[in-house]
Amino acid sequence: MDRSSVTAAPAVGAAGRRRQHLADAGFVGFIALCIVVAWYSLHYHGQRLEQETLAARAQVADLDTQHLASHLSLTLRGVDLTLQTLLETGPPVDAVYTWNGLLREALRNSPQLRSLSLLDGTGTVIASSNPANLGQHPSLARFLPQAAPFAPTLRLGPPQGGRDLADAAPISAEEAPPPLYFVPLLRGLHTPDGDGVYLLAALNMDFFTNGGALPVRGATDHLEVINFEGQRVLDDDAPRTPEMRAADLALVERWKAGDEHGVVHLDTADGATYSVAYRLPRNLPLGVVARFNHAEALSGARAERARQERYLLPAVGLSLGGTLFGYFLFRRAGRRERLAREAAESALRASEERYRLTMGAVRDGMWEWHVDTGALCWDARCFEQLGFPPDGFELDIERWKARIHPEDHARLSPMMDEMATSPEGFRIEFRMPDIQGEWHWLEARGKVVEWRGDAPLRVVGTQTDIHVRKTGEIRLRLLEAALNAAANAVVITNANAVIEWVNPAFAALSGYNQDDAIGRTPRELINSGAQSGEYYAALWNTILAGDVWRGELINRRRDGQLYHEALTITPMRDENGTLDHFIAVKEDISARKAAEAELEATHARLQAVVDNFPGAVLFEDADGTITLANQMLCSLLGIDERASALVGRPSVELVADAAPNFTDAAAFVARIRDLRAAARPVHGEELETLGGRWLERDFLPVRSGDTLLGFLRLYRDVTERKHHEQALQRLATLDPLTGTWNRRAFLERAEHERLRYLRSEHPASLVMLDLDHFKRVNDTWGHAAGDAVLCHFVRVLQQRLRATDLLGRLGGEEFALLLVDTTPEGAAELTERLRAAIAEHPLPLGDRTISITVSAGIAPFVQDDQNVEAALARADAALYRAKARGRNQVVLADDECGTAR
Ligand SMILES: Nc1nc2c(ncn2[C@@H]2O[C@H](COP(=O)(O)OP(=O)(O)OP(=O)(O)O)[C@@H](O)[C@H]2O)c(=O)[nH]1
Repeated sequence: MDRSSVTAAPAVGAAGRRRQHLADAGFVGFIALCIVVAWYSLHYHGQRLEQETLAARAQVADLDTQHLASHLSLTLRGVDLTLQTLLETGPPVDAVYTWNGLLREALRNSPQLRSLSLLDGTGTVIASSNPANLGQHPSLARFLPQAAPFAPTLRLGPPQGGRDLADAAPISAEEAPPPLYFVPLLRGLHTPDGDGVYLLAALNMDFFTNGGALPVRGATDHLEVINFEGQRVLDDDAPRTPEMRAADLALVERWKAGDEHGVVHLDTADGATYSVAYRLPRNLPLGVVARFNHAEALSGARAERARQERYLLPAVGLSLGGTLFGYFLFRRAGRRERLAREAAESALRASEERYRLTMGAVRDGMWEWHVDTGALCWDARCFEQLGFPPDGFELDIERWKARIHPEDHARLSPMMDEMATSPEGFRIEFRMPDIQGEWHWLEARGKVVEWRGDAPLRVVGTQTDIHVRKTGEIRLRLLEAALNAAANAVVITNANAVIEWVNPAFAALSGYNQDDAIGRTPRELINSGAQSGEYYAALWNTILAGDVWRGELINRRRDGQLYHEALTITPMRDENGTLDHFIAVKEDISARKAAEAELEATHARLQAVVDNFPGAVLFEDADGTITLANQMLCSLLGIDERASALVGRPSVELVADAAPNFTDAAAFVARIRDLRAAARPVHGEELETLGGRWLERDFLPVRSGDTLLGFLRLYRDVTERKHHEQALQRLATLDPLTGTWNRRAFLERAEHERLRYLRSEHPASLVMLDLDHFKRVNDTWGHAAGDAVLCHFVRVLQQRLRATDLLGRLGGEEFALLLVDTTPEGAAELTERLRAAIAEHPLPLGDRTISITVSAGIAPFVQDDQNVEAALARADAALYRAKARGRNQVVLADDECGTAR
């Protein structure tokens, strides 16, 4: 645990207080915000109320204008109808008395009119409902709409002060109508006898103000009627300021532009604001304007708003203030409790820190498990043991279980039982994947520190990294199992050679089991004395120097039997480098030693056989190394070495050394190479040495099953047999007197040449030679001289023949000559030279000479001959001719008919 974590507790307390102050400030801010929101919502609500009040009032004003406009329209239409009816149905113009009565009668039905007057074409009142109007000449100017005189259209004149036409006085557009005023209405009619007449009605505006046509208005709420000049023709004592006059004129402009109704605002110089609703019908010469003062219209709403602000805001403030007060009371109580808890926690943390410091020293992690919620908390060390950073993965009790190796799950249930029952807590070893996904051994120790009834509520504990120990234990168990199962004996001794451990194989080898062996030395148990003291001294020198010793020993079993062992002793050092143990591995090699001895004996026996073999013996293994040879081999192959020196050398060296002693050294080397490659047995091959000796060789591959072990070569000296065979050969084929081929050998070779002739068609000729009168030689000089003549004859011939020519003695003094590759003419020429040579070379015999001649018959080979005897018969026929012609001459047989030439 590092130092920073020791000072963490005060830091945590200060942080908590900071958080508390922040919470306080947040709460006060919230209360303030509530007040602001309350005030703002009140304000907003008031504003909305005013807006809605104004909107409602504007709507009412608009309805008022609509109502009054409609009323005006109906009224004027009624007046127009009255005037039209009077004009169109009234009596003639000059019936003024009738008119006066008629007009009075009509007036009675028209309460909205003051008077009805009939005007003549000059505009003078000639009849009227009011006699006072008679003779009056009212102004007909400024009547709207403008129209031609006597136009049958209702036209509206400017308001006139006074009660009727008799006291009418014009009113300027800027001034307000006097208390008594009227508005003249005029309708004309063209008369057939004159220009026309007018009916003029004085519209009583009081009818509208006093007759209920105008709705009841407030003090600042006005309704007025204007004409097309912007002059008020009806008002309800509304104030008349220049701004209002201008506003009326502006409305006339809207009227002219076709804007029939709407609402506009008007700000006056005294700071008042008005909403002006207007209705300006196109088909009416009068427009209606309703105007109300905002301040007056809003007086009720503002009074309500002031009342709300007066009562509601303080109420809200009071309740929020109470809440704030309550909060701080609660806070104060909570703070006391928190301080007490912090003190307790601080003490606990200090205790835990001490524990953590202790745990940190042993690199253990700490954990805490809330059994009721399943929450499981590891500290950073727990994660670090698996290679993870702090909080390296999400953890609760279920995730913890899910991470555990399946084979370790079996230990979880007992752990839970142990946890609940054992006051000492519990302990569990388990595997969990580290950050690389490799299983890592951990040990958890825990104890319940908080209970709910009998049920554990909170468990805390430590986590220890036991991976190295655990894997070491496992490895040790494996190694021990391996050593126990090993075929070789293993002995572990301390530095003083006292046995500490042996495996079962040692018991099998020596007869001493572990109980017998431990505590004793190998020397006490198995020393046979077969090795010298120097041998053991060298062994000890090696291993005490820290080196591995390997060697073989003869030791003694428990039952007294000797055995051979191959021993390897490995010195072991502790962490300080001090030799503390020796590990001896022993292999029983008794069987191998016995086999080696047997092999050696077998080899000795084999070598004895080979040495006494009446021929040469050479064995080379499959890779060409000589493994066996006898002295006869060296003498037959002409090698000046001891046979034992050849063993282990490559056989190719021996072949190279021996090859120059044979007639064909290259063939000798090549043949050995071919025989090795073919790896087949070959018997009785004959070899001739330069010394004239003959050897016979057997070449034998040696196999074991399908495996080639090597090659055995046997050489025998067959010189005598060879010479004997050659002598027999000569006897069988040569004439013993002259050394030429005898008849059988000659005919065989002649037949061979004939067949070659048939294949190649190279010319060849057969010549028959017979000495002339040889009987006389015998008779004269004796048989021995006859033999000498025969030999002399052969010598003379052989001196003149080619090596390829074949000379044979067919019998007596009869010889045959085969001339290969020779045309008949060439044969005749050569035979003639031979004949002459015989004749010219008599045989010297003492001081005399014996002259001889020879006759010859030549027969060239022809395709038709069935055999060589056929050719021989033709040559014999030609010889007969030569004899017949007087001897000492040559006759060539005719190809066609066999006749001689
Ligand atoms: N010395 C000796 N004489 C032999 C040998 N073989 C045969 N003769 C003799 O050769 C003689 C051959 O005589 P003939 O066959 O009558 O012929 P020729 O006397 O040579 O007379 P032509 O052949 O007719 O010229 C015989 O007297 C044989 O005895 C031999 O090996 N040695």
